[in-house]
Formats: sequence, C-alpha cells, structure tokens
Amino acid sequence: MAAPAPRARPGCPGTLPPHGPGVPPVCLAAAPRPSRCGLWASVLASVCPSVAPKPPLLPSLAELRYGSTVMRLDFVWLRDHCRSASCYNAKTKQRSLDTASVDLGIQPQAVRVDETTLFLTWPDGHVTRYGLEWLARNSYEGQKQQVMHPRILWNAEIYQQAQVPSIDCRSFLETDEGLKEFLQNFLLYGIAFVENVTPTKEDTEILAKRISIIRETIYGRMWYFTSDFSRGDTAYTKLALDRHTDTTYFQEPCGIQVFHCLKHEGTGGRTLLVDGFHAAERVLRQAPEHFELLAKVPLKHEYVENMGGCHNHMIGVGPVLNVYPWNNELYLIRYNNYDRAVFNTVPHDVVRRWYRAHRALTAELRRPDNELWVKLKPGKVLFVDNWRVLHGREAFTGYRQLCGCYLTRDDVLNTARLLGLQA
Ligand SMILES: C[N+](C)(C)CCCC[C@H](N)C(=O)O
Ligand SMILES: O=C(O)CCC(=O)C(=O)O
Ligand SMILES: [Fe+2]
Repeated sequence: MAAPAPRARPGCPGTLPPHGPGVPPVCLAAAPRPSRCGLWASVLASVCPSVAPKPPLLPSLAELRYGSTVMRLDFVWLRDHCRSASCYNAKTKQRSLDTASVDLGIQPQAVRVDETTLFLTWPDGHVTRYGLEWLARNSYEGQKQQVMHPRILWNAEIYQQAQVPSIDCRSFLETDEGLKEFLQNFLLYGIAFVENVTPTKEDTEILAKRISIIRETIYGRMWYFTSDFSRGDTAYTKLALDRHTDTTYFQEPCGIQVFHCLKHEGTGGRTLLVDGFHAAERVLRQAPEHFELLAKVPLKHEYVENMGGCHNHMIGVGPVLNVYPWNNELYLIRYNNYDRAVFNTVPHDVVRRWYRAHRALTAELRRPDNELWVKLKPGKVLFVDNWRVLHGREAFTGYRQLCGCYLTRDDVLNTARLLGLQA
C-alpha cells in the first residue's frame, strides 16, 4: 500500500518556475491516458501485463508540490472538483456539474499557479481556481497523511492514568460544553460515562436521545434485561461473557451501545472493556501479515432465535478488521467468537493462516494489561463504541437489571461535528 515515490520530472513540458517558499513547480505530467484499467493502468501493469499501458500519448494529470506534499492530480478529477458557482453550490456543498458530461480525455488549455492558487483554463474557456492548501488537504496524497478519526489507543493503565472524567448528567443534558466534553472523550477513547442519572429506563432514553437516534433492533428500542432466559442469547443468563462486539451478525453492526445497570443485589457482574484498535495495532506492528489477513478475509456471523414469540435469523458478512484502504486506518472491528458462523469463505490454505492471525489478535485482546474492569452502578451510564471497544462481563449471582439501547453511529458523529469536533 506504499505510495508511489515522488519522482523528479526534469524537463517536463509546461513546468512553471517555483512559487514562494515551498511551492515548487506544477507540471503537466506525461502519464498514460486512461486505458481499459482506467487510472490504475500503471499500477496494474506490474501484475497484469496484458493490460500494460501503451507509451504515454498525452498528459493526463498535473503534478504539484505544496510544502512537502507532492500531488498528482488527474485532469478529469480537477474538472470534476471545480468550485466555481456554476459547478458547485458552496452553501450546501453539493455538486451541480454533471460529471458524466466531462470529456475523459480533457486537458486544460492554460495552466497558471501563483503562491496560493492554481488556475486552469478548460477547452471551453471555463476557468477553475483551486486553493493550493485546499488541494493539499483534499488530494489523495494529502488524505494519506491524515487520520479521519483522531483517537487515543489505550490499555488499562493508559486509560486510568488519563483520568477521563465522567460527565454530570445535568451538564450533559443542559449545556453544549458538557455534551462536547462527553463526545470528545467518547471519540478519543471509544468509551464515556455520564453520572448522576436517575436509574430508570426513561431517564436513560433521554440521555441517548441527546446525542443520537436510538437504533431499534430485534431486541427492541430501549432494551431491558435480567437473567430470565427470556431470549435465546447468553446475555440473558448469569454466565460470564468473554469480550466481544455486539450485533456482528448485522450487515452494519450497531455503532454505539448504551449500558445502564439499574439494580444488582449479588456478587460479580463486573463489566470488561478492551480497546480493540489498540490490540489490532499491536498485531499490525508485530505481524503485519496477520493484520492484513484479518482485514481481507470476509466472515459470516449469524444469530438464529426461536424462542417464545421471537423468531429471528440474522446474517452479517465482513472481515474482523475494517480499514480505510487509502491510509490503513481502522474504523470497525467485528469480533464475537460466540456468534461467528461456519467459516467457509476462503479455501483451505488460507483457513489455517487465518486461524493463526485470529489467535494473534485474540492473544492481544486477552492480555490482562489490556483489560479495563468496571462495576456498573445505578446512576452511571456507559456509552461504548461498538465499532472499536469490546465488552464482556463477569459471571454474577443475585438479581441484576440492565437497560440500554443501541445508537445510530452516523447521528452520534453528526452531533459531534455540529459541536465542532472532528469525527
Ligand atoms: C444488549 N442486548 C441484551 C439487547 C442484546 C445482547 C445481544 C448479544 C449478542 N450475542 C450480540 O453480541 O450481539
Ligand atoms: O450483562 C452485561 O453486562 C452485558 C451483556 C452483553 O454483552 C450485552 O448485553 O451485550
Ligand atoms: Fe454484548
């Protein structure tokens, strides 16, 4: 996944003199025109010789350096990203240009660059100006250097040392500052607490609605459970549950899980939390081939329930580790050994390698120093990023009542962005 090394292009036609500090030339690069393999022709050439590109005919991109970023900007991409009033609505950030009407062989008639801006004049006379800073941030090369979601990966010690405060319920409900602080903690660590909440299902629902839309599932909207075996799942028992993420058997696992323990008269029942991304990053550092396999091999998870009036059959497909391909950044871990279905998505020679990789990840997830144990108490509500942090529980005795819900992830992130956070 390494970036093509920026190469100097001596004598490149159309090269302009350097502009300002750190803004050397733009040039029309003599790269192959789109072929059957499109933009990937030159990449594919090394693996599929039958589609090796013909020698370059006409330049199809501009090469631009801004600061330390060398960008290769395809002309169709540049035309498509014209931010002029006739092509783009800056208010709604919606495109008005019809991309399908852009000639795929388009080239600018004139190119000019000053210290801050690139100007292109297209064959029909339309002029597009691009802020160089905007290009550096929005180009592929720029994106590769950024993370989408800033996070602090943790083990038990890192989390405890950080002394992340719980947010008071009133401040969470009544002030933007309280809500923002809560969301910032949640985005950075994948878990966050609200305290001094009235221990009822109704009050828990009010908290949930403050940051998102409740995701109704087969378990209901607000769920509420004791160890009464009312459903097919082991959650409805007193047994210990090993670390896992929930709803792995949905095509899109639930984004956030809210837990509120309303009552517990008995022993045990502590909650286990493990940062799945921290564990996965350690696998990446120790054995990148394991990480890659876990990110590539799709798996099925399944939930079959036939109990009382509940009849459900859910299947979700996806790899254990989900990463953005351009920067390898993790965004979702799907890990539930209880609900993992028959493994039949890869041939036998990959199967053993996958088990080794899965074992390496499991070993990391099970390291005692990665385990954060908390006892949920009435009044303290826990929000867990179910795309990142695994949860489990210790076996317990006595009467224990838990309520909570799932939240739609897009809407949590929406709230965070509206408060000015990067999410
Ligand atoms: C939270 N609530 C009790 C409603 C559901 C529990 C679902 C548990 C299931 N094994 C899973 O991991 O998805
Ligand atoms: O009982 C608990 O503390 C958690 C059970 C569980 O994993 C769940 O409800 O998703
Ligand atoms: Fe769970």
